[in-house]
Amino acid sequence: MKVIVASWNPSKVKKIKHFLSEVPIEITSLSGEIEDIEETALTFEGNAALKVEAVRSHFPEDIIIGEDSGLTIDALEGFPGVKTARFSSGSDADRAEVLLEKLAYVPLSKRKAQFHSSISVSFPNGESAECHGIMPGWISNRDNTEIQGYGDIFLLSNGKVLSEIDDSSFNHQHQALFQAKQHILEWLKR
Ligand SMILES: O=c1[nH]c(=O)c2ncn([C@@H]3O[C@H](COP(=O)(O)OP(=O)(O)OP(=O)(O)O)[C@@H](O)[C@H]3O)c2[nH]1
Repeated sequence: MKVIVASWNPSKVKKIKHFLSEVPIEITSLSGEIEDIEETALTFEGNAALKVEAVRSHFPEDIIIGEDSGLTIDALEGFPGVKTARFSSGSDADRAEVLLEKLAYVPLSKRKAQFHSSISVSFPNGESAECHGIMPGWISNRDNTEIQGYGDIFLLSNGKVLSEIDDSSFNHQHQALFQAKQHILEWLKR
C-alpha cells in the first residue's frame, strides 16, 4: 500500500511529499496518464474530494490524498475562492494584480482575507477524512513592483507579506497536512 498524491502541480506534490515524509509507507505522485480534472465544485472541500475521486479507480488498494487551496477576500464576498488558480488568464502574479485593482479604493482595515487549504484523505476500505486549514491576513495596499504570486500581496499580522516569511509552519496547508498525517498514521496503526 502507498499514499498517492492526487495533484497535477509538481511543486504542490513536492510540498506534500516532504510534509508526509515521516509516514512509514511510500508516497508517490500520479504518472502522466491520468489527466488533470476540471475543478467544478463550489467549495475547497468539494474540489479536494473531486481530485481524489478522479484517481480512485486507478489505485484501489492505496491511500489517496487530494488538496485544494485558495484565497477568500471579505470585501469581494469571498472571491476568488475556488477560482483562485484560474479566475483570469495568465499567471498567479497577473491574477494578484487583478485583485489589487479590484481593491484599489478599499482601505487596509477592510481588506481582510484568508488562505484556505482543504484535504481529502481516502482510504482503500472506503473511509475518508476531511481536513481544513485557514490562515487569516489582509490584502496588502503597499506599492510592490515585484509581485510574483499571491504570497507577495498577502499581509500577515506581523506586518510582513507571506512571501517574506521563511517559517511557514503555521500556514493553511501545513495545518491541513498535519491533520491528514494524523489520520494516516492512526489508520496505519489499526
Ligand atoms: O502564493 C501563494 N501562497 C500560498 O501559500 C498559497 N496557497 C494556495 N495558493 C494559490 O491557490 C491556488 C491553488 O489552486 P489548486 O489547489 O487548484 O492547485 P493546482 O491547480 O495548482 O494543483 P492541483 O492539485 O489542483 O493539481 C493557486 O493559485 C495557488 O498559487 C497559494 N499561493
